[in-house]
Amino acid sequence: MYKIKTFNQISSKGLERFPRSNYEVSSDASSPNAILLRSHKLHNEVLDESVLAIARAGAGVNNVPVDDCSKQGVVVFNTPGANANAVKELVLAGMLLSSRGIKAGIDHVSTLHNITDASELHKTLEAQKKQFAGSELKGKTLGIIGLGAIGSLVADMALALGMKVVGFDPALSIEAAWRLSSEVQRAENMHALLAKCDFVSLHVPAIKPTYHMINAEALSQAKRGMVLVNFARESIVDPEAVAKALDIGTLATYVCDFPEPVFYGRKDVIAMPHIGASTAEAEENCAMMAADQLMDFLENGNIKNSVNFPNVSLARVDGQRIIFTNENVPKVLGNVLSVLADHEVNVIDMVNKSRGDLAYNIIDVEKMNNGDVIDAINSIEHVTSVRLIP
Ligand SMILES: NC(=O)c1ccc[n+]([C@@H]2O[C@H](COP(=O)([O-])OP(=O)(O)OC[C@H]3O[C@@H](n4cnc5c(N)ncnc54)[C@H](O)[C@@H]3O)[C@@H](O)[C@H]2O)c1
Ligand SMILES: O=C(O)CC[C@@H](O)C(=O)O
Repeated sequence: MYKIKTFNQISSKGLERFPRSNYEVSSDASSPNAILLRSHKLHNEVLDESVLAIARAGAGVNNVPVDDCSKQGVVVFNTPGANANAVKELVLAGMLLSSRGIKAGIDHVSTLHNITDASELHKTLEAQKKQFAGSELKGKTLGIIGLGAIGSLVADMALALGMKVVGFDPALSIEAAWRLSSEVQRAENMHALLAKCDFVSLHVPAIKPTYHMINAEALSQAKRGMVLVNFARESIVDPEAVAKALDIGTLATYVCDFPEPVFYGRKDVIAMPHIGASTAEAEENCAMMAADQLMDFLENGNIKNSVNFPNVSLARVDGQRIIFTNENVPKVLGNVLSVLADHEVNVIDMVNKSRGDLAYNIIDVEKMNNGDVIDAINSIEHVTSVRLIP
């Protein structure tokens, strides 16, 4: 029986994927084999030694201590692209909210409830509506920082709306480059992008190099009156610098999914409560993808969409499967194979893959009677985790 500990509200469509004959899934599972979560922050918690994997039903893994997990051989998964469409649609809403008098107009209408005569109400509205006039997105330039799953969808959407699109992504993967429309102009650097865009939308992960990448210095390069849209993470912008840029008119509006106290009471900030991925579809997609990835990992040792270990997959054969993780240094695999030879264990098939400082291995062996093998592998220097799948 595998145990999955959940945090946050995980879509039932995902939880239903785990067959209850093999899985106990609950928010209070003790000694879990895996954790399934959304935004719950794990940094301040001691990770149970039983945990083999953590799946983030979503894109950002800044709530998971990935480096510590890597050291312990814990595989961290996310669900790339599974909520991208939900975010893309809210980016459009954010751009429309910032360019048209939608919110102020609706608020205004709600103040007119004392006017009970319909024709008087219509006359009043027509006389006052000029306050809520806006401008169109068509013909404007949108800068996109980060052209991965969400950024590329935002680019397609903006092009379809008749916007010009400029992109910046120094770490663009080949797969993401293939997805990207050829109509997206490439900015040489972020400053060049900021200087020419009417709207800038951020779609980068919260990692050290992106911390406060939108700061006072970056904003000093921005085209005057720019709208900044942040559905990525709070840490990517320096909120004080954004407030200052709004004060002096460098920014016209800041649209974000991450309210900050410094923005309270500002009409030029449109702040939402981290709802970029809060659609039934995105929550289902993420939960189902995360659950499937966890099951394939726990039952077969296969890895798909990990943020710290390589993708590894090996078809099952009769026999047993040894899984081990190690620091990516010479001789470890050789030492493991020597242990197997010493214990007269016959290898049927195997795969060894590395990613940066880490390596992941699947070795299929004929059924073993010797219970010491796993302990012997565990004691090899640089091996960080080992388990046997029957
Ligand atoms: N508001 C929400 O609810 C919500 C939902 C989903 C994702 N997100 C956030 O959006 C982020 C992006 O999601 P995604 O699915 O598009 O991820 P992704 O991994 O597909 O794309 C991220 C892109 O950012 C690029 N990048 C990394 N560092 C960069 C830098 N310094 N400058 C420019 N580009 C850089 C990468 O090369 C990659 O192409 C997530 O990490 C998450 O924090 C928020
Ligand atoms: O789970 C959520 O609601 C938010 C997810 C989002 O921030 C992500 O990084 O995918």
